[in-house]
Amino acid sequence: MNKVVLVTGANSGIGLALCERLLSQDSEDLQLVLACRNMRRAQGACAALLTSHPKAQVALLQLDTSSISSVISAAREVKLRYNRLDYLYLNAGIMPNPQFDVKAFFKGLFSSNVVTMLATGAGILTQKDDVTSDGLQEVFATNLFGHFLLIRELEPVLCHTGRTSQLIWTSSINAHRSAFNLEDVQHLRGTQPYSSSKYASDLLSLAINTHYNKQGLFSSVICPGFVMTSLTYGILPSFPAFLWTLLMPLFWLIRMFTNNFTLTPYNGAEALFGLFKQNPESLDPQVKYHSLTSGLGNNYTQPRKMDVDLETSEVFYDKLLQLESDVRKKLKEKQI
Ligand SMILES: NC(=O)C1=CN([C@@H]2O[C@H](COP(=O)(O)OP(=O)(O)OC[C@H]3O[C@@H](n4cnc5c(N)ncnc54)[C@H](OP(=O)(O)O)[C@@H]3O)[C@@H](O)[C@H]2O)C=CC1
Ligand SMILES: CC(C)CCC[C@@H](C)[C@H]1CC[C@H]2C3=C(CC[C@]12C)[C@@]1(C)CCC(=O)[C@@H](C)[C@@H]1CC3
Repeated sequence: MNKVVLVTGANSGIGLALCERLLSQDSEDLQLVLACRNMRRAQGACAALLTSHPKAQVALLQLDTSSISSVISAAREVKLRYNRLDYLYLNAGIMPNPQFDVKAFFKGLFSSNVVTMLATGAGILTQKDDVTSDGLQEVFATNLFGHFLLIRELEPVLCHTGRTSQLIWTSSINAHRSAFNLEDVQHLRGTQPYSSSKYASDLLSLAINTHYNKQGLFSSVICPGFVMTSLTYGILPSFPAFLWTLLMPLFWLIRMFTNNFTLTPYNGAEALFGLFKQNPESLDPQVKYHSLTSGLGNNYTQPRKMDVDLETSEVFYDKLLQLESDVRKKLKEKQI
């Protein structure tokens, strides 16, 4: 049986680079599913992958992780098409309306925190969130809750006795405990919904391991490092793409001090690709796997302990289950 691998947000950036790397390693024994919200972009990505790997089995799946109904119909489609799902990459993500604090950035450049600031983006970025048509905060819904619901819906194909399946979250080094509040898990009140959603994925991954390992389902989180993609270009919208390219020599220089500057989607996908080859039972649930690139341009993956604890992850998990039951109830009422 061919292994089935589903990647959310697979039409660009790190998700697409991961697909390319997976097919380069093994283009014939995999069934790759590109789960994307925009079918035109998904078809473009699929065509590009098939050009370099003509024998590959690549399928498309319409999925908008910010929409409850889209997640439910996408999961239904997966269960109809496949009787197993070996790898689920939870990669789709947004950082909408970013506000870059230029003053804090230049202040930080001349402080002892400069390396941390450049590696994590801490203290220089905030975002303005929106509300989805389901009434959820958009960043929370897209980056976290839609993925949570997808996992719950896909339980029948993810959980099997005698076989393991892996969930791999694209989290971030920008995930900070200080941005997350158990009393406000959707981050209605703060200005760092992105950081909060990524911290939430770290907590959720831990809780999933607690609840699902016995059923053969394992979860891990990775950080791709700082990668030049449409997400990062969006941080300085008035800064044309070619100026980012002109900054590359500066970024290569910074890489000498912080290996988090992976910069290309290929490098950023290192940890995602590395986990594909690992036995999930050997992975530490409290660790984040970081894609790193050395000053000489060599890629490697480094495990680093996360700032998470079991108690908080359990409380958060219960809150997600409650929210899941609320949204399902609302959906039923809408359908009647
Ligand atoms: N770039 C970086 O430096 C870092 C990125 N990350 C994370 O990596 C992941 C990939 O981002 P990256 O490759 O950089 O950025 P891209 O913008 O290139 O990729 C994001 C992908 O997510 C998709 N997506 C966004 N919203 C939704 C949605 N509602 N439903 C389905 N798909 C959606 C996008 O689709 P579409 O084309 O339709 O917009 C796109 O395919 C994200 O989770 C991001 O947070 C983490 C740390 C650093
Ligand atoms: C124009 C200036 C000369 C250079 C500006 C650089 C900043 C825009 C970047 C420096 C560190 C970057 C960074 C991120 C975004 C862009 C920077 C702030 C992230 C926050 C992107 C998303 C993530 O998840 C983090 C891991 C990134 C950390 C570094």
